[in-house]
Amino acid sequence: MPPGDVYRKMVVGACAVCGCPASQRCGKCHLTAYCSKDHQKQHWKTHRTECSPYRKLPGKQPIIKQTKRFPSCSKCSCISQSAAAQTLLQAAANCPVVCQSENLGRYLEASRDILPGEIILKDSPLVLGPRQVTVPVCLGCFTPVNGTYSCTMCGWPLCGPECQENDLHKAECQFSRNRTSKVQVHKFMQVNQMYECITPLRCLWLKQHDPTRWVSLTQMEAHMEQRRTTDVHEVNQVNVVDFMKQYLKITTFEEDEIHKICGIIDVNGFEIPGPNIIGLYGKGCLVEHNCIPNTTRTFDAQLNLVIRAAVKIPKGSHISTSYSDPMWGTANRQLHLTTTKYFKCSCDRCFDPTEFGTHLSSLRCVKCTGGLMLPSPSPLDPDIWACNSCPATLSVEHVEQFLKQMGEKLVMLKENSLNSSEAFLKASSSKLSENHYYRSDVKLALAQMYGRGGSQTQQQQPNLKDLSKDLLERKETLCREVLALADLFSPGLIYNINCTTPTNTYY
Ligand SMILES: C[S@@+](CC[C@H](N)C(=O)[O-])C[C@H]1O[C@@H](n2cnc3c(N)ncnc32)[C@H](O)[C@@H]1O
Repeated sequence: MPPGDVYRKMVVGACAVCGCPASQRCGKCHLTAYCSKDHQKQHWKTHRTECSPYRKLPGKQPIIKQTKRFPSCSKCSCISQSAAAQTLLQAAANCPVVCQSENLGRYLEASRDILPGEIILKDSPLVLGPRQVTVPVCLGCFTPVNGTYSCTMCGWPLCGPECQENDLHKAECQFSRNRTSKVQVHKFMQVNQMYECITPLRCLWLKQHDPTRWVSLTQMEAHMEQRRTTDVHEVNQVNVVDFMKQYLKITTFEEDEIHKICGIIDVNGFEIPGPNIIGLYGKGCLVEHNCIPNTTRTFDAQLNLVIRAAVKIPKGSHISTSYSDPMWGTANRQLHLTTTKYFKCSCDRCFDPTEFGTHLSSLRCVKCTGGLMLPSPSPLDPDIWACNSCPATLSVEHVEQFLKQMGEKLVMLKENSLNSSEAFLKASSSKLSENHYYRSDVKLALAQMYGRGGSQTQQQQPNLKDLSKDLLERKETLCREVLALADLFSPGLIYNINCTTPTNTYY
């Protein structure tokens, strides 16, 4: 939780009757919101059925028949259809409270103690679209395409007639019909800038066709002012705004409106691993960032976002996820957050030069044995790097240059090369701390390579069952070292929920 933050709690929610901003809650469940007493009275007939389970919490749990159908939680719809009734009750009772502060904007707070593994929210996507930077993909199912089939209505490549009928493709299909000729895509199997307009178009589509979702979307943070002077704004101007106007002949939207949508996508979009999709989630977007998150997120087969408690979350704590890679060092995480999400993280980890004693970013001292060089006075704005056991110092520029060179060496490592990866670890051991993020990256790669089989530099590598005792022990050591860091920085388990096989879940 960021220090010095002044919590200005307010009820942020829509009235369950009219959808207007609500400032009162049901006195029994404290979850359903209302704009007035009249609307609360009016809603009681419906609400009494869903209110009673909460009323009995946290005291004795009501006995729930498995066959009873529970309405979904009116606050976050966090009910899993396949879970048993008891789980439904728990999920509904986990509803986080939406709060607001000057520093964080809107964020979620635990309304009661939440146990590891409990569902905090399950959210269906407002918009799904391809990532901004992508090779041409089917606009129905997101698999890469090669141009053998194009939509008969608009010309965008698809994988076949079935995907042409997919509702996901409707937005760009209709918007592209302003052209006198069909869209023509020529560049396949490489990044194609034409696709940068697709997800923004799918968002803008809601303005004309789904006002409720549009309101939800436009309430999201876009950081318009900070973006205005950035390179990304210039790129969006050319590849999205001008492309829509000049190529697709769309003149319905103001330039600023399109830029705002681009900002909303960048700041709030969840990258769904696997099919390379960006998803926007009305409730999921409210989860704030922390470099040691207390939740895990998964996407089910329908690409609903599922946020679960990774650790015990005490009542009143902020609910957090990581917008960055928790295995990166502080400087890299900060750079990523300031340039893509437009805020400086001030979590406990970011303030600690040792990153909780792991020394994930520390360098070996250039003067003494055993000393480690750390950013000083603070990792958030260092003036210098100083040794923790002798007076040696290094300038910030020197450290940046050195890390750049080490990063270049890392990139040059031959893919799948056990020998060159081990050689990097050996050579860097006198320069980087044992757990340095560069070394941890290589250790993770090595842990995966040992026992994977296949050929490397024309030599067949053993499978796990054929690994020698020495190499098996090496693999175990590497795994343990990486897992110790992962346990600290990305705690908890990844849950595979509501899915029969791991293959239909995207992490
Ligand atoms: C995905 S949005 C989260 C919801 C947003 N607070 C809102 O009101 O819509 C991400 C934005 O929230 C704010 N934010 C999230 N986590 C933060 C943190 N740890 N410190 C400061 N700001 C944060 C930043 O403005 C960030 O760009």
